[in-house]
Amino acid sequence: MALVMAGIGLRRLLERQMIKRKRTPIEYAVLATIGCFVAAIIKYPNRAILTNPRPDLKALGRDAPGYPLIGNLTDILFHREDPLDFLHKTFQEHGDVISITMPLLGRAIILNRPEFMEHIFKTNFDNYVKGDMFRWNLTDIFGRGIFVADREEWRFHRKTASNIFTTKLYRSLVEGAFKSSAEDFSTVLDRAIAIDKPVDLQDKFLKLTLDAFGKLTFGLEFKALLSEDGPNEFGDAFDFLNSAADSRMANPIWFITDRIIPGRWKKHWGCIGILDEYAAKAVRNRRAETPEQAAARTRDLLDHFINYKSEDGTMLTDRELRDVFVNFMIAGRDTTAQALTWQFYCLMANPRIMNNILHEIDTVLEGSTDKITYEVLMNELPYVKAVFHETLRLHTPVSKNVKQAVDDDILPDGTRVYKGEFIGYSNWCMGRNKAVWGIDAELFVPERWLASSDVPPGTPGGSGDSGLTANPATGRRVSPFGKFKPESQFKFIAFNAGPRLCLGMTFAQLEAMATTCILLQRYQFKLTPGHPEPMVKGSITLPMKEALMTIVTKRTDGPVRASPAAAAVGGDGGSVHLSQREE
Ligand code: HEM
Repeated sequence: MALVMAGIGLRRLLERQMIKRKRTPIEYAVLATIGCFVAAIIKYPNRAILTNPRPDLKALGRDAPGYPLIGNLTDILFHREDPLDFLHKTFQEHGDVISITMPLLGRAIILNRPEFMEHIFKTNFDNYVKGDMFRWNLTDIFGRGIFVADREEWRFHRKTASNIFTTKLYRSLVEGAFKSSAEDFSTVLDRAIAIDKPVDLQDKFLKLTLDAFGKLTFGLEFKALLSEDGPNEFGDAFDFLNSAADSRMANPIWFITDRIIPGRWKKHWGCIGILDEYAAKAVRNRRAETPEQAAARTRDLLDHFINYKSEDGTMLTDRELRDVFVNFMIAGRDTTAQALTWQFYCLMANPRIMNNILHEIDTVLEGSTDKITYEVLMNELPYVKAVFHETLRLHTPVSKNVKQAVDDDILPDGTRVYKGEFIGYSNWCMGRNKAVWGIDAELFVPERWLASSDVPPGTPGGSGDSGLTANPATGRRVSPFGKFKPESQFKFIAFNAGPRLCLGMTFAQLEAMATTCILLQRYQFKLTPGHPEPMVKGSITLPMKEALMTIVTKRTDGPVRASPAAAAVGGDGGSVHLSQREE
C-alpha cells in the first residue's frame, strides 16, 4: 500500500515537472531513488528494512520501536561500550521479552526468564540453531568447530569430545595438572612479593589456563606463566580475535568496515595465522610421536580427534583438527581465567566473604594441598563452590548469545517466533534479574547456594564454631557451611543448558576450585589502594577492561582462622554491592 501511494505521488510529481522541460536519465534515476527511499521509509517507519512488523512485541529502550530502515542499529552502536548494562536496564524498564531489528540481520527477540531458556535449550531444542548468520560472522575464526556447528556436525564433535571428560580424567587433573599449574602460579607470586610489586591477576590467570589447557588437551607447552612479561603472541592473537568476533555481532557490515579501517584486516589475518600455526604444530608433534611416547602419557583431546575414523574409514584433515584446536582453546582458556579473575575481585571487595572462604579452606584442608582431591572439591567445600557459582551468576564469562529459529514457534508466554527470526538471551542479565533471583539479585551473596547446615549451630563443626568435628565416614573435618544447593540449569545458565550444556563444566569448576584453595592457603590478596570497580571489555567472553592490580603477601595467620563471619547460612549477612565495596 505504502509503495503504491509513493509511486502515484512520484508519478504526479514527474508529470508536473515534465510539462516544464524534459528530464535527463540521471535526473530520472535520482528521482526514482528518492521515490524508493520515501516508499521504504513509509513501509518501514520504525524497523529495519526487510523486517516484518511485530506490533505484538515490545520495543527496545524507548517508546518508539526503532528508526525507519535502520531499526535499532543506533541503539546498539551507541551502547557498544556497555551493551550488558543497557540490556539489563531495558529489561527492567520493558519486561522480560523485548525485540530489536537490525538492517541485514533481521529481528531478534531477546528473552530473560528461565521458562524461555527451558523452551529453547530443551523443549524445542531442534528449532533453535546457531544458524548461517552466526557461521558467516565467525567461520574465518572458528572454522567448522563445535561452537558454530549444528545438527549432525555438532553431534559428531559433541560425541567425540565427550569421551575425554571422565571422572578418571578429573581425578588425575586435580592430583597432577591443576596442582602443578598452581605451583607455577605460586612461583610467579613469590617473585612479585620478593620485589614488592603488585600483580595483575587477570593477566596471570589467563596465562595459567593457557598453559594448563594447551598442555592437557593438545600437548603444547606454552609456558606463558613462567615467562612472565615476555611476548605472548598466542594470547594476544586470541584476545584480538575474541574482540573482533564480538564486534561483528553488532555490525552488519563488518566485512566492509574491517577492510576499511587501516591495518585491521591485515592484523585479523595475521592473528588467524598465529592460531593456525600453533594448531599445525600440535598436530605435527602428535603425528611424529612414536608408539612408546604415546603410551607414556595420558590420552588427551587431540588423540580422540586425530584417531577418529568415520564409518567409511575417513579421518579428520589437518584443517578440521585446526578447528577443533581453536574451538576448544577458546572454550577452555578464557572462560575459566575470567571466572577466577572476577571471583578474586569479588572476594577482595567483600572481606566478610573472604573470611568465610578462608575459614572453610583452613578447616577442611588443614593447611595441606594433599587433601585437595576430586572428591573433596566436589563434596566437601560447599562455600568454595558457592563462591565460584555466585561469581558466575553475576560475572558469567559467556555473557550473551543468539540462536535462530528454523521454523515458526510459540514461546511459553504465547509470544510468536517466526522462521528465520533470532532469539537472544544474556546470561549476565538473567543472573541479575530480580524476578528470578530475588531482590538481592545484584548483590554478591554466596549463601544463596547453601542449604541449611545439617549441624545445629553451636555444636562443634556447626556454623559459628571453628569447625573441628570430623566426618565419621572420611575422618576429615567438615565444613561449617552445610551443603551446596545447586540451581536448575535453566535458571543458572552460565554453562548453557540442555543437550548443549558446556562440556567443560566440571573441568572448569575443579580447576577454579583447586587453584583458589591452593592460592588462598598460601597468600593474602588485596586490591591496590583506590582500585576502580572493574569494567567489562567488549569480547565474546567477559574480560575486565583494565588490569586487576593486586597486592599479594604471604599468609602469616596459618590455617584454621577465626569463626566464620555472621550469617554463614542464608541471608545477606552484610554482603556489599559491588559498587559499594568495603575497603
Ligand atoms: C567457567 C568456565 C566456563 C564457562 C562459564 C563456560 C560456559 C559455556 C557456555 C555458556 C557454553 C555454550 C556456548 C554456546 O553455545 O555458544 C559452553 C559451551 C562449551 N564449553 Fe564451556 N564454559 C567454561 C569452561 C569450559 C572448559 C574449561 C571447557 C573445556 C574443557 C569448555 C568446553 C565447552 C565446549 C566444548 C562447549 C560446546 C558445547 C556444545 O555446543 O555442545 N568450557 N560453555
